[in-house]
Amino acid sequence: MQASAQGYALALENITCTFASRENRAARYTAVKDTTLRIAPGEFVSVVGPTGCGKSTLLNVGAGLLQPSSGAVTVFGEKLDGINKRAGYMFQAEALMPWRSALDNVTAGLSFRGVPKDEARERGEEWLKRVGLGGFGDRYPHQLSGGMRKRVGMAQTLILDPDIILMDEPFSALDIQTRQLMENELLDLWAAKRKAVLFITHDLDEAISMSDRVVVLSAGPGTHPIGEFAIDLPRPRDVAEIRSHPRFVELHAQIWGVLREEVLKGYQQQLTAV
Ligand SMILES: Nc1ncnc2c1ncn2[C@@H]1O[C@H](COP(=O)(O)OP(=O)(O)OP(=O)(O)O)[C@@H](O)[C@H]1O
Repeated sequence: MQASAQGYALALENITCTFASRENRAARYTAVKDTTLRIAPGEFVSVVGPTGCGKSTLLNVGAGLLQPSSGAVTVFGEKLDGINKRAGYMFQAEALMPWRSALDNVTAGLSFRGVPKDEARERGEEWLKRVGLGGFGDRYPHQLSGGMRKRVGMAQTLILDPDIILMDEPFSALDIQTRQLMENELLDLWAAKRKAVLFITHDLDEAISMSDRVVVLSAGPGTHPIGEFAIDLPRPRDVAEIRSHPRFVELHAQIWGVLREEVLKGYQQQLTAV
């Protein structure tokens, strides 16, 4: 392991991911190339980049769900081998089990870990309250709104108290108001526990308003970081209000200056791939 990876909650070191090309199975496609991404304990880092550039690929590598073609992953200084057990995930698609009530969804991970039923129930109810769903524990996912289901998903992830939280566009399916409420809730929960967060998003406003640091990825193939920005905005933040802060506007212009061309490249690639 590289000494430089020490002291980080999650360190992706010189990661390259090559896949069999979807168009021509004999050809190879290098989605991510020589990418290093490190997240300190308690740090909130967002990764932005054009569509299809390799954001989810990197997150999957950090989760231990995808083995990189080369490079190494360390978790609190230890080489990751298999699934990242110190991480909790929240993906764009919902991971709720439709046949389980909200409470049973929230406590699923605890039950899986052998936590006694009564204790799991008590902790589950506490978490439902924390995400504003006290009293909704017996509802099934189809009886909840999209925003409520996301809250259940967030409680389901956070109840396990992971040291690292990996989020892949968790709120992108929500309307803007619900989305901002959820972003603020996530920030409150994060501020209380200060876990390391790797947050993947398309949305630069979302990235800036929530993060300590924003990493910009290039368009593929061979995606790699092309810019990194410390977000020196005051906390606590309200994600809607912070957008009118002069420093937010400044940071947005700076980052967009780097991201814009890559987004155009990514868009062109999508058009030619159709
Ligand atoms: N298992 C796989 N096999 C072949 N190609 C893959 C595989 N997984 C990802 N890719 C390709 O790697 C590239 C990066 O994909 P990835 O899903 O990581 O991008 P992304 O930035 O998360 O995309 P989006 O912004 O659309 O969510 C894409 O071109 C994708 O088609």
